[in-house]
Order: sequence, then C-alpha cells, then structure tokens
Amino acid sequence: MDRQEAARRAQSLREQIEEHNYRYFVLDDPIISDTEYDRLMQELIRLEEQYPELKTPDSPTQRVGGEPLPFFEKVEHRVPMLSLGNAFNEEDLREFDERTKRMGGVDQVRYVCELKIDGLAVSLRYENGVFVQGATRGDGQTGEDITQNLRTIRSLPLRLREPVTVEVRGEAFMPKREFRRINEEKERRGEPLFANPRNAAAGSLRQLDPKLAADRALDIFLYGVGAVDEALLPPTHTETLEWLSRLGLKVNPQRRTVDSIEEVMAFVEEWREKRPELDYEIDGIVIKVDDLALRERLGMTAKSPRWAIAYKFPAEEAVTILRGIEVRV
Ligand SMILES: CC(C)(CNC(=O)c1ccc(Oc2ccccc2)cc1)c1ccc2c(N)nc(N)nc2n1
Repeated sequence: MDRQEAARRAQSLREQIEEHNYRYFVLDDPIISDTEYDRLMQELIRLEEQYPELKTPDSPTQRVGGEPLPFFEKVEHRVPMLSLGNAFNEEDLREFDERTKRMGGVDQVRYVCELKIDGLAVSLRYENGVFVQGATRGDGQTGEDITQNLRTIRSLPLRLREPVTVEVRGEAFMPKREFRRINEEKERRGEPLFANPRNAAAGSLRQLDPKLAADRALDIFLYGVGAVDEALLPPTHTETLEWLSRLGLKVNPQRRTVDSIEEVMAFVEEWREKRPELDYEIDGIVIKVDDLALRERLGMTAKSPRWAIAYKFPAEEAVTILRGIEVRV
C-alpha cells in the first residue's frame, strides 16, 4: 500500500472507529462486536506506526496522552463557570418561581429540569470541531488544564460531528459500578478507599499521569454552553441541549421541559424516588429557565445566575465497605 492509499485507509478507519465510539459510549448502542472494533483499532495503530504523519491529535489511537505532567497549567475561562443557588424544599422553589415571574415581567415560565450529577464540573473547548482543551471549574474564573485526562473519557468525542468552535460545560463523573470495582481493587491492595464516586472522579482527573486516568472508566454529561458565537445558539435551552447532542456530545436523557413549578416539583419527587436505579450518583435537580432572552433579562447575582437553581437531595445512603465491614452512612 503506498502513502496515498495509507492516508485514505487511515482516514476511513478514523471515521469508522469514531462512529463506533459514539454508538458504544454515547448512545450505549454498539453495532459491532468488541473483537471487530479491536481489529479496526489494531489496523489503524499499525498504519500510524508505518506512516507516523497519519498519527493526528484527533486520532482515536491518541486518547491516552504522552508523559506525566509535572503540574497542571492554569486556564482562564473566557466565560465564567457560574455556581448555582440552592433550594431545599417546595417553598424555596415557589419563591424562585415567583421571583422569576416578577423580575421577568411574565406570568408564565417554561423550565427545563435536569439531573444534578455528583461529579466534577468541567469546561471543554472545541475549535473547528476538534477538542483542544479541557479545564476544571476552579474558582469559576480560573481552572486547571486537565485536557490529557479528559481525552481518556471514551464518551468525550475528540472531534464533533460539525466543525464548530464552542465551549461546553458539563460534569465528569464515575459510574457507581466503576466506583465499586476500584474500591474493591483498593481493598484487595490494602489501600485507602474512595469515600464516594465524586471523590474518585476528582482524584482520577487530578492524576498527573494520563495513563492512570485512562485506567478509570470515567464518563461525562454536557449541560451548558460557555463561549460561543451567539448566532449559533437557538432561542431556548431545550434546543441548545438537542444541538449539543447532534454535535455528538453526551447529554443526559433524563430531562424534562415543563410549563409550571408544580410540574418541576413532580419531576423532583419522581427522581427522589428513582435515584437508586441510576448507575451514577446525583445530588439534586437543576431547574433552568428555558427561554434564553428571559435569562438575559434576569441576569446574575455576584456568582450565580438568577435563571437557574439547584434543588438539593440529602446525601444518598452510601454503603462503604470499610475494612471488610458494611458501614451505612
Ligand atoms: C447553569 C450552570 C451554571 C451552567 N451554566 C454556566 O456555567 C453559564 C456560564 C455563563 C453563562 O453566560 C455568561 C456569559 C458571560 C458572563 C456571565 C455569564 C451562561 C451559563 C450549571 C451549573 C451546574 C450544573 C449542574 N451541576 N448540573 C446541571 N444539570 N446543570 C448545571 N448548570
């Protein structure tokens, strides 16, 4: 095979492998066997060994970066990563609804209800569709560059399905199943256990050696947009989430757009009950004003948007195997 044919074959393999990654890790709906997937991967690895110029940063073979970093670089968020005000009961929600109507000058508000994943808030930057940088929230203005570790999250596309430049916000997390597997492994080695999946995810993403992060099956859900050409944005949050999904990003499907605070409360109660069925921990429900123009009118307080609030659930009953005995906390 000459260089030209090799380049064409490599491009075709990259596209096939990315499509299978998307189907397996984002849609949870693979259409080929692991063996067949591995064969495609091995062929691309061999081609890239033979023709190193084919080893592009967005190649699926380049998920696990190079050498361990000495430290994490700082990253200034172009658009601040905001924190959320909290609600703890129905009265807090009614107050949020009343204030939104009063300040928005409306008597009806459409909300989007989303699960609040108990993970680590991160910001991903894509330029012309290619993943170029990922950072922690930090203090909202300055975070840490954890690009190498975020690349190892298999549901994070290294290239979007359209060549757009956009910053997206989301939560990196460790599924409960993976948390149990890692703690059982630590238990066997007599190492200290992680207290909960959130600490395990944060600990994994803070590893300076990307190979260690790659050994942890982390996942990610995207839920917002930061720096973007406003012309690309649709008029509502509902449509924004659908747009992120079309780009190939993983967006949590357990969300609901509703037209009253009563329906918000129904969603909150539904997921208070259904939490244990999820394979990841949630610490609440996030309620957001759907209409982006109304959000603009509502604006922000010092650090939080007036157009969103987090309804917090009490800590999920975690069963931790401490030194071989079950401790219910
Ligand atoms: C709503 C937002 C705070 C994200 N949004 C932003 O960070 C954000 C930031 C600047 C924005 O616009 C600005 C632009 C310039 C200046 C100030 C704001 C808009 C959104 C948020 C935070 C945490 C969330 C969570 N744990 N789970 C879910 N499901 N959703 C969440 N949503």
